[in-house]
Parts: sequence; structure tokens; C-alpha cells
Amino acid sequence: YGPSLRPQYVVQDTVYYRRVPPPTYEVKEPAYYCPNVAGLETRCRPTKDCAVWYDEVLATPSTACKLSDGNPGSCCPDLPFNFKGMTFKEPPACEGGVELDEHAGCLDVFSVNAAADAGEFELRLHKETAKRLKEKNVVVQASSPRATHARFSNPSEHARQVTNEAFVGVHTAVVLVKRFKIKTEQVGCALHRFKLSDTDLTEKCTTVSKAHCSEAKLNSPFRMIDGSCNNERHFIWGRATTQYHRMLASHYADGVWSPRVAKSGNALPSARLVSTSLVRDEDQPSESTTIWFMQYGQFIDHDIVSTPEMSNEDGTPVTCCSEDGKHLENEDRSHGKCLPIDVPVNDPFFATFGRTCIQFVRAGLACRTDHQLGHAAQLNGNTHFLDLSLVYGSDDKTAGELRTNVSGELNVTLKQGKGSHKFDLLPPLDGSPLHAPCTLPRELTGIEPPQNVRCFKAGDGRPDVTPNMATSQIVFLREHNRLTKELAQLNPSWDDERLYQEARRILIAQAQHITYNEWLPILLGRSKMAQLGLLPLQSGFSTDYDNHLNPSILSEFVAAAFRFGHSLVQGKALLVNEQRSVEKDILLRQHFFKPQTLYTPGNLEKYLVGLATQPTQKVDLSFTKELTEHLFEETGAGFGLDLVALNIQRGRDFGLRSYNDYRELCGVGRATNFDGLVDLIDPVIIQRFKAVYNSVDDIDLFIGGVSEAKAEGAYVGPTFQCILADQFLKLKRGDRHFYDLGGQPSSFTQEQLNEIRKTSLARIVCDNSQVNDIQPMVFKMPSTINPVVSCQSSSIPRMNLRPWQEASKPETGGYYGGYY
Ligand code: HEM
Ligand SMILES: [Ca+2]
Repeated sequence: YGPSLRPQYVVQDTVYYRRVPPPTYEVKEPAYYCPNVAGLETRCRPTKDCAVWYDEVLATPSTACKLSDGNPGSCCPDLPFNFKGMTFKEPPACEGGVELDEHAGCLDVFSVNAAADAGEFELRLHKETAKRLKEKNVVVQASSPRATHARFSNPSEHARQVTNEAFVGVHTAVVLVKRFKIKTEQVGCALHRFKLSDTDLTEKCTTVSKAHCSEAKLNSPFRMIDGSCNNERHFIWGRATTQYHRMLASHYADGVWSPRVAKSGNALPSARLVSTSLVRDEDQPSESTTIWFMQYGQFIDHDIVSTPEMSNEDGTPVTCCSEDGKHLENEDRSHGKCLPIDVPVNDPFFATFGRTCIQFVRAGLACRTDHQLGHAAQLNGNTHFLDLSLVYGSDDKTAGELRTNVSGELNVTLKQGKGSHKFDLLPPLDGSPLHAPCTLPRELTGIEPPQNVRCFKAGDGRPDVTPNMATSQIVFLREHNRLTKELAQLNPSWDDERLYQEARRILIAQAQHITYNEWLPILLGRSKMAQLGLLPLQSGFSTDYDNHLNPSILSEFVAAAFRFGHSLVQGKALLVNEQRSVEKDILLRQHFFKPQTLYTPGNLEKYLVGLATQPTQKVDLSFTKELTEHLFEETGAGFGLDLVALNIQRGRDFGLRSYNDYRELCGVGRATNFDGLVDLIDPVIIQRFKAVYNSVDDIDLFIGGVSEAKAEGAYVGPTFQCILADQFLKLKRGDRHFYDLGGQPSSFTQEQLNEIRKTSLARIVCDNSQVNDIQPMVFKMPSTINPVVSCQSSSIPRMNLRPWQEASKPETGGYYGGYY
């Protein structure tokens, strides 16, 4: 451990450490000597319970030990004391101290209503524009990168409807700001005085204003599919198709929706120019962390966020550049849904294909939770909670389509005779003409595309984005069905609904445990987790639930910080056998939304071992060209999209403030000029910043964040660490169904909770594939931790379902009173 750890963890040992009794495993006192680690007493335990001590365990000799049954484990201390950190408060719609100019102050309901008429008119106009474009054949070409991106960001019908309603509100605000010449900094205060319900917009956004939860729903031990009714008073907090919230007030040029401009008032540099100026594709593999770390990150991402893009009235995607990659005429994008990215004429890559325009469609708009007029807010299509909505769906219709309605199971594509779930794949998706084929071309495989290969359907719309993403979805799908089978055996009287809900509840708890016990410690580091109170408890119930806390996803998180994961991505995914030798590699560009390789028996296992063998890349300014030049490439075209440019443009679309503002918020300290960044950013990179941005206050959050040196023990720099930690704290404290809470309607018994604590991702992989041997902590390189062990070994503990033999909580639930 580094010297900086010493004072905090060793000297003050007696003050900061609480002895936690070891109830979880019946580990008899080991006949084994465990050395002190970081100056603390240790115990021999399953390696996955040493996740937060990884670096220290590695640095201490002789920490490999034997569990009481003779299987290998690791010596590490109890978890450090969990402090109770604070979350950031959402900025008020009207920040104190702003004085309104007279003309802004005398806005009244009549003028708002007049503007609302203009807003409605605007919406109708846009519908006309869409029709005209279709007639002119200015449409998205099938199989193009734009078509695939549209599929990635596809709005549901409900999301489209919400966007339309919210659009009128946003345009009302835009019109008011223009007509009354309201200064940007006064917009929030001038507009927030008007509730939609006091104006002609009463009928807009009623799914927000009129949300209702019955007693039965509020008392149910099971979450609603759409995430509603989690908070007893704020029924929509965390619900799907509600807005992203914010850490800092938005920064839009007009105060409402038009993208940020530079401090000078000129346009910001093109997002593509920023990307090419700063980003390189260099191999910077991690020494200790596997690509499973990246993949599980994307898995979480697809659980908690899905930003639908704006679309045409009939649901077809919008195009923002011409087919040959040039800008459209102004009138052809007068619908305002486009924010195309300029390609500089000397662009080292796209210019060689004659492209001057990169497609970019604005994110769908949300009805504001406060039901007031104000700046635009963006829409989350998924439930904001960590509730495995990517497995189960975020709306009742999708959830229903995913179920067999027999024995609580989820639909699968059967790959072998009945009986073994270990071969099942996700169920098939119905095709649509704009989708590129889900099969690989003959030129690549040497065979005709097989008829039976279909894209996959899941609770989230993006399982096919890469084979590894689909793989991660498949093992969780199988775990659900494995749980239902076991539960059915233990409880012959449970019906389909009961089995489904109980298995769902357990699986969500398992995933939450993996996230907070194994994954977050790598991302955030132990000290940050302890400082905020993010460490999982080793025993007992948590009292952390805070019903005043809105758990919703933050714009800064979704449009910048959580995209750190793009820097982790390897350009090639590996198929690795159990002897850990690489059998094959696949180039991402050939496999986006083409899951064909998973239909070959044995390949899923090879992907799983590959995920646990290949190192992940570090978080830095190095990104694979598979993402920056070939994202969603059409077979043979030679180019696709640039994900870094999309990330930067998305930040502007979301009205994110500049990187410097978040440094200040996060206590890193504002830089007064470029050279002031040197505390966290390499001088060579600062030079590159100077070359592309005019002011240190112009730097986009995403690019600033990935440029930072790492925070202590963390995988990201301090600014992203701060945003990410705040989000995961909110997701934990603001979720009434979080897995380790006692006393809530959904609470597990102590015995059940202790079983859930045995969960690890390694165990889920073992139980749901034909993999026989794996390391007990799959996020860590097999060479650096306790050896690869057999899936049969108790080094990878297994949750026992016996405590679920008794009904979990019949007395609390409206559920058993027949809510469903
Ligand atoms: C091969 C892997 C990946 C691909 C191809 C991919 C692709 C994409 C694309 C196309 C977008 C939408 C960009 C936009 O228009 O704004 C996106 C968004 C995003 N990605 Fe990734 N991504 C990958 C891995 C990851 C990982 C590992 C993480 C996190 C650990 C991550 C986190 C996110 C987040 C948070 C968003 C915003 C999502 C939303 O707004 O719905 N991605 N990604
Ligand atoms: Ca969710």
C-alpha cells in the first residue's frame, strides 16, 4: 500500500474500525496463520470478500490460505468502518440571488399561454417537416451506422409520447425567452414560477402529475416493473420514462435547450475535432483488472439508463446528414431534432471518405418532475433503479412478453433438449426493415448466413450490441430460470407469479451485491467507499434508506461520467478455452448487433473465459478505433461513427456545464487557466487542450474527466469518482427495496440476506454455463489472485435457497391479497 494510506488506516485503527462478527460463512477457526494486512488482523475467507483489500493483499506475502474445507481462500481484514457521507443536493430551479429584469419579472399567465400556442404550432410544423422529408426521400438508410445507432437509442411508444408533450413545454419556454428577451442566467427564475397546470398546458405531462399508487402496490414486497411506487410519497421517483436529474444547473446557450457555446460566445470546437485532437488508440492494458470489469459496467449501464433519441411521428428514425455524409439544408433539419457533428476538412479519417457531417440526433425530452416551465430535461427509458430492468423490462408490456407464464420462467431460445438451462440463449427479437441483418456476412464466415440466427430480445433494447454484452445478459437470464426451478422444488404450492416475483427479487439482490461488493471497490477505491458509506455490510441490516432522497440518474452521470467505460473497451473480444489459451479473436466492428457467434455451441463459454482472462484497458485518452472510427460500421463500408465525438456532443445536448465547474463542485478546485489543470492532467495533454479549446472553461466534462490522473485506489480520476460515487450512493440510499435493508416491505430475513451475501459473479458464471474452472473474483486477472479453482469448490461460495422454503413475508404484502 502507498504511504498515503498509512495515517488513515493504520494509526487510527482503533478509532475507525468496528469489529464485525463473521456470521456469513461457517468457517471454523482456520488452522492457518494469516498475516496482518495493512497493519490489520486478517482472517481466511472466500477471495471475493477481499475485493476492497485487493492491492494490500497482493502486496503482502503469504495471504493465500485454506478455507476450513481445504479450499483456497485469501487472508484479509474485515471491511473498514463505513462513514455516512452526504449526497449532493439538486440545484434549485431558481438559484438564490438572481434579480429579474423588469420585463422578465412581469411575465404572466397570458403571455405563457400565448407562447404555449406557439409551442403547439411548432410541434405541428415539425410533423409537416417530417412528412415532407419522407416525400423527398431524406430518410435513414437501412444498415447504415445511423440506422444501427437509432436501434441502440430506440424510443418506446410511451417515450415518444412523453417527448412530444415535453417538447411543447420546451418550445413554450424557448418562445418566452425570445419574446421577452430573458437573459440566460435569469431563465430559471423567470420561468419556474409557472406550473404547467396553471396554464393551457394542463393536459400535458399528466403521467407525472397524476401518478397514483394503491396501498397494495406500496406494501408489495415486490418492485413494480416500471420502478414506480418505490418512494411512498413521490410515486414517480425512479420510474421509467421520467427525467434525469442534475448535480449542477444546466448550461444551455439560451437557458432552455440550445447547446452550450464557448465562454467567448463563439461556437465550441466541433466534437469530432476535440476527439481527434485529444484521443489516441494506444494499448494501455490494466495489470490487474479483467475485461469483465468493462462488461459488467455496460451491464449496469443498460440496467439504469437508456436515453431514447427523438424520432419521427411514426417512430421512424431521423436523419441529420445526407446519405453521402454532407450537411442537410437548413430547412431539412428545421424540426430541431438534429445536432450534427462537423467533420473538419482535414480530418485524418472521415475526410478521406469525403464525409463532412456525422449523424447526431438529440435526446428525447422528459416531462419535468416539478411540473414547471424551465430548461429542457432528458428522458430515461429504463427504470433508474438497479433492479435488473435489462433482464425483466421497464414496462409491463415488455415484461409480459419476456415471460413464459409457466413456473415463473423467462422465455429462452432453447439450444438443447429440455432440462438443462445451461444451453439456453435469449429469446428472438422480431425483425424490422431498418435493422441490419443479425447474421454475419458470408465473406467473414465462409458460410451462408444461417436461417435460425436471430437478434435477441431482453428487458433492455441493446443486448446485441456486442457478443460479450449478450453473453452477460444470457448468464443472468439463465440464473433467473435456475432460481425458479429450485424454488419450485422447494415450494410446490407457489404459482407462476409467485415464483417469478421471488426469483426476480433474489436475482436483483444478487446483482446489487455483486455491484457493491466486487465491482464498485475497483471503480471507486476503498477509501472513497468507506468515506461515503458505500461498502456493503458483512452482516445485519442497513439503516441507510432515506425517503427524502431522489434516486434518479443524474445527467452528469449518464452523459459523461459513466461513459468512462468506453475507455476500457478492447478492440477485439477473445474466445478463450479453459486452458486459458486464446482460440480466436473477433473485431468489434464486424460484430455490432450481430450475435451469430453465440449460436455456436461452446462459444458462450469461451466468451466467459475470455472476459475473465483478457485485461481491460485503462481509463485515459486512449480509445480503440473500433469505437472512434468504426462504431456500428456497415459491412465493408470502411467507416462508422465516433463514440468519443458522440459522448462530447451528448454532453452539450444535455446542457452539461464545463469540466471546470465539476472540478469545483467536487472539491478538486477550479483551474483559472489551462496550466492550472496540471494537478491532475499531464502537461502534454494540457498542450493538446490549449490547441483545441479557447478557454479552460470550455472543456467538455467527458473529455476532461477521462484525462485526469487516477484518484487513490480508484479506476478513474477524482472528478468522475465524485460523480460516480454520488450516483451509486443515491441508488443505494434512495431505493426502498435495496437488498440489505431490514424492515421494509421487501426485506429479506437475516438468514436469506446472509445467503445472498455469498453471491459472486464467478458463481453466477459457474452455475449458468459449462465453464468448470474460473477464478473466484472474475474482475481480477487470474494470475494475480488465488488460483483458478473448480466451480465445485467452496472457494466460490454458493447461495443456498433453503431459507426461501418458508414464505418470505406473507403478512406484509398487498401482493398476497391479490394485487396481481
Ligand atoms: C463495446 C462496448 C460499448 C459500445 C459499443 C458502446 C456504445 C455506446 C453508444 C453507441 C452509446 C450512445 C452514444 C450517444 O449517442 O450518446 C453509448 C452510451 C453509453 N455508454 Fe456505451 N458502449 C460500450 C461500452 C460501455 C461501457 C463499458 C460502459 C460503462 C461502463 C458504457 C456506458 C455508457 C453510458 C452510461 C451511455 C449513455 C447511455 C444512455 O444514455 O442511454 N458503455 N454507448
Ligand atoms: Ca433499472
